[in-house]
Amino acid sequence: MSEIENGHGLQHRREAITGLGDALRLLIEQATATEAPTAELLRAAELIRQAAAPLGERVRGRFETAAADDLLGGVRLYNPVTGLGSAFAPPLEIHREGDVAVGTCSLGRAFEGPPSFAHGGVSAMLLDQMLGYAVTVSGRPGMTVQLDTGYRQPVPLYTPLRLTAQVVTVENRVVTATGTIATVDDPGTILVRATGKFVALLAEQAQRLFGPVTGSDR
Ligand SMILES: CCCCCCCCCCCCCCCC(=O)SCCNC(=O)CCNC(=O)[C@H](O)C(C)(C)COP(=O)(O)OP(=O)(O)OC[C@H]1O[C@@H](n2cnc3c(N)ncnc32)[C@H](O)[C@@H]1OP(=O)(O)O
Repeated sequence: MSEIENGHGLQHRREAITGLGDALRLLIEQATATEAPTAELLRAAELIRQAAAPLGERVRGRFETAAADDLLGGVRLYNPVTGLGSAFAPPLEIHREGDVAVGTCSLGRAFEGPPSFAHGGVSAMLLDQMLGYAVTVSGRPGMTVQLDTGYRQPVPLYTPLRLTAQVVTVENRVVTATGTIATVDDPGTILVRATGKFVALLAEQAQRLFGPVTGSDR
């Protein structure tokens, strides 16, 4: 019987995963921004290795989903963009405002490309997630087959950002969505725009790609 089934509770585990994610994000931010003495860096590396060791004693395999996740319910705690348990995620928070998906986040040092601005690949990653969310909640989930990004102005670090996405066309299995990144303070000035195409999987494609994860290949 798993720990969750044992009564420790799914909610409690999700809160613990979020707490660990918060701590890891703080660690990454401090470790990226630090100018502490070299001896302090060496000491921190040792402490972090010690903290990581017990986490590695029980891990899931490549095709196993996390016990605290709910794939069909859209709960992915380690998603690298939105996952509250992910050390890497900003994390981006997304909600719906009518037909438009609206996201908010702020990017720290770890996402830096040009000095003091976000890496272009990070903007593309955020927009892929935004468009994928809009496509999913429109009722036609699919995988990204194309993502075009236009960078108009650099995206500032340490600044609350406002992202949007919406579905624009549906042609057979191909859904096209567009999205933007702006700052919360100046939502009318678009810094980055993206257009993405998403393809709904055929049953055979879903089975081939995700059978080992869903267990439908057993
Ligand atoms: C319930 C609560 C929910 C809560 C809320 C949850 C939110 C949850 C958000 C998740 C958000 C995730 C956002 C990240 C999403 C990724 O990042 S997905 C990962 C990146 N993408 C991939 O790895 C996909 C790789 N590609 C593939 O595996 C294959 O291309 C696919 C997708 C299986 C499709 O197979 P295919 O043989 O290429 O395509 P095929 O089936 O022959 O063609 C289908 C159609 O697509 C078209 N097409 C294919 N490729 C292209 C292309 N590059 N350009 C244009 N058209 C194309 C074909 O022309 C064809 O069109 P029609 O003839 O039907 O009009």
